[in-house]
Amino acid sequence: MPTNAPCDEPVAAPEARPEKSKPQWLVSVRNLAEAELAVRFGVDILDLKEPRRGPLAPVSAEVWHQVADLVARPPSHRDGGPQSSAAVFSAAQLSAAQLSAALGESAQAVALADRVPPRFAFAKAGPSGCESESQLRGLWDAVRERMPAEVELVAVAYADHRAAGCMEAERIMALAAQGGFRRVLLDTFEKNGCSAIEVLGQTRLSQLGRLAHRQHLWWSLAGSITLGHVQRVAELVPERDDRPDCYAVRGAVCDGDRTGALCEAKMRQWQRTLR
Ligand SMILES: O=C[C@H](O)COP(=O)(O)O
Repeated sequence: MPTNAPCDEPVAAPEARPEKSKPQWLVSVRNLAEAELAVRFGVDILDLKEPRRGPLAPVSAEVWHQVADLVARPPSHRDGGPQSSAAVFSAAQLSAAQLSAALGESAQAVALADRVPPRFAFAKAGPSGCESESQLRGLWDAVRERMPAEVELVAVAYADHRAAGCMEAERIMALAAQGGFRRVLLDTFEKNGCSAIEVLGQTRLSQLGRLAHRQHLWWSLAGSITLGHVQRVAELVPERDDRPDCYAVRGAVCDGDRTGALCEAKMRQWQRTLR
């Protein structure tokens, strides 16, 4: 496991900011039925991803369009009404949910970028294989060039960066800030049950939160995050301003591991904590 590393990148001078508001909740879903279920529980961000194929594996463009259509035009506004028994939600819940597309890693992300529907708020490209700053900048530029202007690219950093063959999270975060990013996702490349918090350790997690805060980056914590982690956040990241702006989950809200189906009972527990 990596040892705690110092934050040696230059950071902008801290400025007074309003107190951090309630964290957002992102849930990764693989199809329209799961998207409908997640909306019913009031998630802030619907992240389209195929969990069986890796940390950021894309679903088909067809599913992207189905979910974009769901959010743009609620089932009650379409012929035939809701498509499933899970589709009992308000137009307000739908319009509040932002869409995010996982584009896969490096070259795959570049190849898919121009297919992301403009209705999506965010897209993420995995940095695996980008071992230098110029390689990562090249990836980001290539994806941004091809993606619809409406879609914001979110930088991704992996806690287990060696497994992904990419730079460590601190460098990616600093580079993202320099590159004009507004958002960073901290995740694990390997999905073996070891959380990003275990990989990084509490000290480094807090340092990353501090780095994000000072760079005015919204940051989302993912990587086998559990409800217990969220409930202990004050202990894990003592400074309120350095805590995650969003918790991003898949495995913790599924039956079995992250490849299983979304579990309503677990979604309800998370909803009670985060909503
Ligand atoms: O973007 C978030 C990930 O899908 C989180 O997945 P995980 O909770 O199974 O690590």
